[in-house]
Amino acid sequence: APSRSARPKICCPAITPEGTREEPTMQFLLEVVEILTSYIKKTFDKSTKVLDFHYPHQLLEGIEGFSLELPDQPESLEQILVDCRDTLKYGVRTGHPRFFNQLSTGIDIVGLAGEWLTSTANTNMFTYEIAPVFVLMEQLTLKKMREIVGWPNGEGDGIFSPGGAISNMYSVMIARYKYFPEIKTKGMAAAPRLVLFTSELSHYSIKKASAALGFGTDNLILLNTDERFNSCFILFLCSCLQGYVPVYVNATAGTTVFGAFDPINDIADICEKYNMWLHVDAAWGGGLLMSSKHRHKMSGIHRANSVTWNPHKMMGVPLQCSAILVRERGLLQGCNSMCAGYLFQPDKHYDVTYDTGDKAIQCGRHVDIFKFWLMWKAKGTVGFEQQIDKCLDLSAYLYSKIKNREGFQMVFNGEPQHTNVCFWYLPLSLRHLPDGEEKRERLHKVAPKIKAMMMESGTTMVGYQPQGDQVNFFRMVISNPAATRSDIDFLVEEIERLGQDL
Ligand SMILES: Cc1ncc(COP(=O)(O)O)c(C=O)c1O
Ligand SMILES: NCCCC(=O)O
Repeated sequence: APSRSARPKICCPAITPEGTREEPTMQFLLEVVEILTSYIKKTFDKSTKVLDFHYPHQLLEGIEGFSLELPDQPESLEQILVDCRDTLKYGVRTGHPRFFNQLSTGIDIVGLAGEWLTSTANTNMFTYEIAPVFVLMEQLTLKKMREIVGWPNGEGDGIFSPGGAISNMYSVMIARYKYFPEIKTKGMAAAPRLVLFTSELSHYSIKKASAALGFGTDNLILLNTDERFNSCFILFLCSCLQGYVPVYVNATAGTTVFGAFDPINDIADICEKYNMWLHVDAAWGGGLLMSSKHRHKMSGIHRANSVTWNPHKMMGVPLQCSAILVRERGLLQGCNSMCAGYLFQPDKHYDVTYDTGDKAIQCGRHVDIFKFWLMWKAKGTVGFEQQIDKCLDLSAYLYSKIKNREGFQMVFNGEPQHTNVCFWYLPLSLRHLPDGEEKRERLHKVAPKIKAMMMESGTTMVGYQPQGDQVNFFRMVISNPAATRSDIDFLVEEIERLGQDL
């Protein structure tokens, strides 16, 4: 028998059909659960850092033996457990109450359990026959979401997609199919020059869709926004676009940077008058539909032909979870169906309309519904409302705290429409400079420097960006129900601490 050292290390023993062949398998899983539960506890412990930042070359070289290289021989279970610990150690705690860097933050424990179960079930959404429960959960949840949008009895269609960008792309695809179905078989040459509209501050995925779907970004008209960054259709551009055919308008409900809401009713009036498809990108704002206090910001959304809504943002569902809701049934299927015989046999023994795969642009489709459905069961509709109202209250607290604070300057005036609070921080050295190019250039460098120090210290994280002619400013967004006023206070004081000597 080969010497012990020559024998391949026992990697994770497979689970055999008759059950667990090796006790170590279950012990291994229990140890992984211990690693994950320990991580969760630390994430909610504010004395824990948000991140332990290292540069790419450091991680690639391997830190304290943590190698990212792929071995030819199997590693031991013990090493696999070490790799699990290190992977979390050198990552970013996006569930930390002081992680404000993205729109998706937090760890919802029930949602997490739902994701664990989803991976354990490891099935596919394309047919009812291998995902009967999940397919029905998706159908009922989409109907509930359509009811909340305001479509009578939740009528319509929809699907969960791999993110808001894909949900937005779906909207452009089905709008095109609605008006020019022959494009599916004959291509864009079968249609006149089609024109799309969106606001200059809408998410870049609308532009991406116009490129990917063959419209060309030149045929996506970016509309100006008013002082509150709401896109307003001052003059209806279509009448002056000779020879073009306007087919689609995107209205954004909660823009990514400013959290602004477009005037949906005004836009719907124009779409109805000129027979154009109205899509509402509520990827970020959709969660506010759950709130009786805030849903008015999307007044008119029921007039949309399609809506993107990302539960993985304001509702705190683990990534990914995005829905495209469509008012007219049949368009998704008509636009995407290819009737693949090995999946969508018409002679199955059950109602094949429960097979969702052929209306998707995907084939294999991850089960994104269960974690959301489970969270809804755990919270109730009222629980989501309370969670979202709490985040909006926190952003109002932040706005009131800094709007007149020495060294802070708001990017736009007035209460934030969403949880986005955008501001500049001016170190002492800049506060008395006259407005002009020098001040702009120096201010533009402040946020990146503070952010870098934040990441080096690991104490908190918040995003920054320029926008139009506005130099780099911080964008604070709140979507983590674990965040509190003390975390908001910490962030403000940390920015002052790190930036005071710049
Ligand atoms: C308004 C808006 N639409 C679409 C998206 C894209 O969503 P996802 O990241 O899920 O693709 C975002 C992401 O921030 C967004 O803010
Ligand atoms: N659409 C990706 C998420 C953007 C953000 O978190 O800022």
